Amino acid sequence: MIEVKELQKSFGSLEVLKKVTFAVNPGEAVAVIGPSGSGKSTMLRSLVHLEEATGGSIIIHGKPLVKDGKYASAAEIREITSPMGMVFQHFNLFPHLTVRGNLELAPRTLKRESIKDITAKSKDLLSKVGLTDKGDVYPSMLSGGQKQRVAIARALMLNPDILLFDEPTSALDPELTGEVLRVIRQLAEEHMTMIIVTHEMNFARDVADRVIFMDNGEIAESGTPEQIFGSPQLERTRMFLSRE
Ligand SMILES: Nc1ncnc2c1ncn2[C@@H]1O[C@H](COP(=O)(O)OP(=O)(O)OP(=O)(O)O)[C@@H](O)[C@H]1O
Repeated sequence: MIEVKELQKSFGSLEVLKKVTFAVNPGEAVAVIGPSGSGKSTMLRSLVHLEEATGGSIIIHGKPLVKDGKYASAAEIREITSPMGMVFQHFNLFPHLTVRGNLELAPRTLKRESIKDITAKSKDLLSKVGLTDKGDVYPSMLSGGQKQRVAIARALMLNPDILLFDEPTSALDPELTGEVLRVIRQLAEEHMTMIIVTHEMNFARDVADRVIFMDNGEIAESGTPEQIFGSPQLERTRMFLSRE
């Protein structure tokens, strides 16, 4: 479903991704962990073309977004990235729109569904993330945890079959992370395909089918949570975890 081959990214002389290769299968929840600056966000952002790779390939549902460093056309990029939804650390909600307005903006603009269906779906998704009564309020009236749940509902409005999370709880006070992680856990139970960049080690251990440990622009280790968190052989991961 997602194949990343020898992905490279440099910012000037800084090599941030050094031939990163991995694949994500349908229904898998993959947690990406690793030290600050190891390239996790850059890798994730490359998948939806928020960063442009300097080499390698990204294939989504069999279609190359970039192949051996050569990008598809702008129209193809839009189509290839369209099955993916992204949730950001800082929510990125539109402050001038109500919660419902945030959810409905993209589907109303795309006009793929009727207004009636869009309205019904935003209601359903607000209920799914436990915010039934917040449709008419503005983001500034919400807590960080509520904002992030709105952001998740918004990402789901376009029926993505892959969800990407870039440190979804890093901007939250510790007491608000649980409500967001619960929603992501539920999506994992529903077998949504997800890549979750996170510093929440317990969450990665409990929810992910597979854990990728990035270090210094490379995939240093990758395996089941048991292998990554329980194996004494994985020296680099163990050193990282002991510092966390
Ligand atoms: N737009 C940019 N221009 C220059 N350097 C950048 C840019 N974006 C990221 N970097 C650098 O690339 C490296 C990897 O950053 P990235 O955000 O991918 O790491 P990360 O593993 O997600 O870190 P964190 O856990 O702190 O978010 C860092 O050294 C960062 O400073």
